Order: sequence, then structure tokens, then C-alpha cells
Amino acid sequence: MDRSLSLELVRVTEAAALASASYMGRGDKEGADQAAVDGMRSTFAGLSIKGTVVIGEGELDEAPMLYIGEIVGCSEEEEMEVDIAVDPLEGTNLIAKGLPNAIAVVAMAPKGCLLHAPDTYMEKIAVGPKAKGAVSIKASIRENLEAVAKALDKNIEDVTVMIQDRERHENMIKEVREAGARIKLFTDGDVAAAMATGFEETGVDIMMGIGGAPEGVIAAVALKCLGGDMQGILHPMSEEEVQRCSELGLTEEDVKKVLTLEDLVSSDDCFFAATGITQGDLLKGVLYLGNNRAQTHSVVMRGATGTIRFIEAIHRLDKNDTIIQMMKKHANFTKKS
Ligand SMILES: O=P(O)(O)OC[C@H]1O[C@](O)(COP(=O)(O)O)[C@@H](O)[C@@H]1O
Repeated sequence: MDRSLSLELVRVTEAAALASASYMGRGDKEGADQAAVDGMRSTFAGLSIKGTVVIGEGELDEAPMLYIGEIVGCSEEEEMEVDIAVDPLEGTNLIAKGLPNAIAVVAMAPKGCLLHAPDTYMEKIAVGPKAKGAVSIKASIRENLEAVAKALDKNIEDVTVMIQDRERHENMIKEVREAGARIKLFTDGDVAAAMATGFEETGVDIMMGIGGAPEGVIAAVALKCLGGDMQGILHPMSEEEVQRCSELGLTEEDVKKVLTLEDLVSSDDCFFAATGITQGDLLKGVLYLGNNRAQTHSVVMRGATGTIRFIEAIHRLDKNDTIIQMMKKHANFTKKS
């Protein structure tokens, strides 16, 4: 895929972030999510790809926009056919409460190269490039922590693990504490947490726990671009989720299978873009600068070359029609002349 798609893709996450950031702290996660979807979808229309959403906002009958199977982009060319995974607002609770690390995120790979994950939970483990190949989702927590410590040339006491603060992780948290490692609990947003393992400045060495399977595929693309590692096992937690797996034709064996990074995203020719919505560990949040200007901070990565770009952009809200349209539709936007 052409390298210029990096910059096209980041416009998509910027638009989602700009549209939803005005909902920060308003307690309205549905409104914020809808704004992010609107922003993302309107920008996709101008992208020179023929994309199919494989991870999206739900099935056609329940979510009218960016649903699974929706075609996005303006190209008709067969060679521009790609799989798209979106999470226009990853961390709906985070923005509703004004908490850190809400992001808008998109991943892209050649057609057929992203796992069509069911909307269920997934057990995950993710590490950055230095610990690639050192962990196994089937190994014990202590074994994985020792392996990461060795790979990073650290003592186990200096290894930092990110775990989502959920009851289901009680035993995991206990075992990590017994092994002596440090823990950073997070309330929501395991894509940002997995991505953090690939950036030394975040101080995060490993992410583990059970979160959404769609988020797992998106995070896998980030780690593929970063040269890190990730594994997952589907973890349906209700009858409904078991049903969703079988509707996708997955057998009991498939559900139990360890999904390697290659299974989650089977091509190096992939792209990942994320824009901060609220202030985060890696990305700054959207800043309203006054005078119809807003600032965004994004990361965009390309698997084929391993290039990682951080992009800070100042947007003129009064000059960009797409942004004006969707911001008018959502919270509080008043154009200052
Ligand atoms: O909140 P749950 O049910 O524990 O699910 C975990 C999932 O929810 C999130 O924290 C946030 O998801 P939303 O943005 O859809 O609210 C994900 O990052 C994570 O994978």
C-alpha cells in the first residue's frame, strides 16, 4: 500500500477526535461516540481506498454507520481493497468523565489480512519490541514476568504491568503482586494500554488481561507496526457471546485457539493511526486554543517500514467544512467570527 495513506489515515482519527472532544466530562458517552463516528465517517469518504469495515460499530441492523461490512473510501480500484478496523472513540467512559487516554483509532491492512473477530471478550498479552518472542499467553504470570524482566534486562520488581481494573482480573493482580512486579491499573481503554508497551517513555512493559476482541485486533496492528508482540484467546463470557462465535462459523476448538500476532493481522503491509481525545500517557488530548483553533496530537505507523510518526496539528475550525458540519451537529459548537 502506498506510503501516502499514512497521512490520509491520520485525518480520519483527527476528525473523530475533534468531533467528540467537546463532549469531555459531559457524562454523555453515547453522544460522544456518535460524534466520533460522524467525524470519522465523513473523513473516510475522501480516502483513496476501497475499504471494507471488518471491525466496526456493530452489525448493519443495529448501527447505521461504520457497521461491519460497510464500504468506505472513494477508490474503485481493486488494488486499493483493504480491511478496515475502527474504534472512533476507544474509552467511552473516559471521555464521559474527562479521564485520560480516550483515543480515536483506525487500523488498515490488505483485504483479508485482519481477523474478523466476534464481538466477545478476548484474553490478551502484549509486549514491546525488546520482549518480542519472550511471552506466551499459556505460560504462568510469574513465568511471563520473569521472561519480560530478562528480555528487558530489569529486575522483576522494575517491570510494570498494565491491567484493566476489573473484578475478573482479581487473581491476575494478586499473582503479579506476589511475583513482585509493579502494576498500573487502568479503568478503560486497552488499545492505548497495549500500544504503551511499544513506547519506552510510557514506562509500561507488558499489558495483560481480558478485554474486547475487536480492540484486540486493533491493538495487534499497532504492535505489528511497532515490532512488538501480542497473543490472544477468544473468551466469550455469556451465551450470547458463544452464539456470536458460532455465527461466525467458529468451532469450540477455534475459540480456544491461541491467536498469534500473525493470526490477528497477517500482513506487515498494515497501517495504524490514533489521535488523543483526552490527555493520555502517549498522546495529548484535543486542545481548544480559542479563536476557532484546535490542536490534535496523533501517532501514525506503517508496518511495511516500521515508521512511527507523531503529528501535532492545528485545525482552523472555521475553515474546514467537514469539521464545521459535524461539529455543528454536536455539542456546544458555535463558530466565533
Ligand atoms: O468494560 P468491559 O466490559 O470490561 O470491556 C473492556 C473493553 O472496554 C474498553 O475499556 C472500552 O470500550 P468502550 O470504548 O467501547 O467503552 C476497551 O478498551 C476494553 O477492551
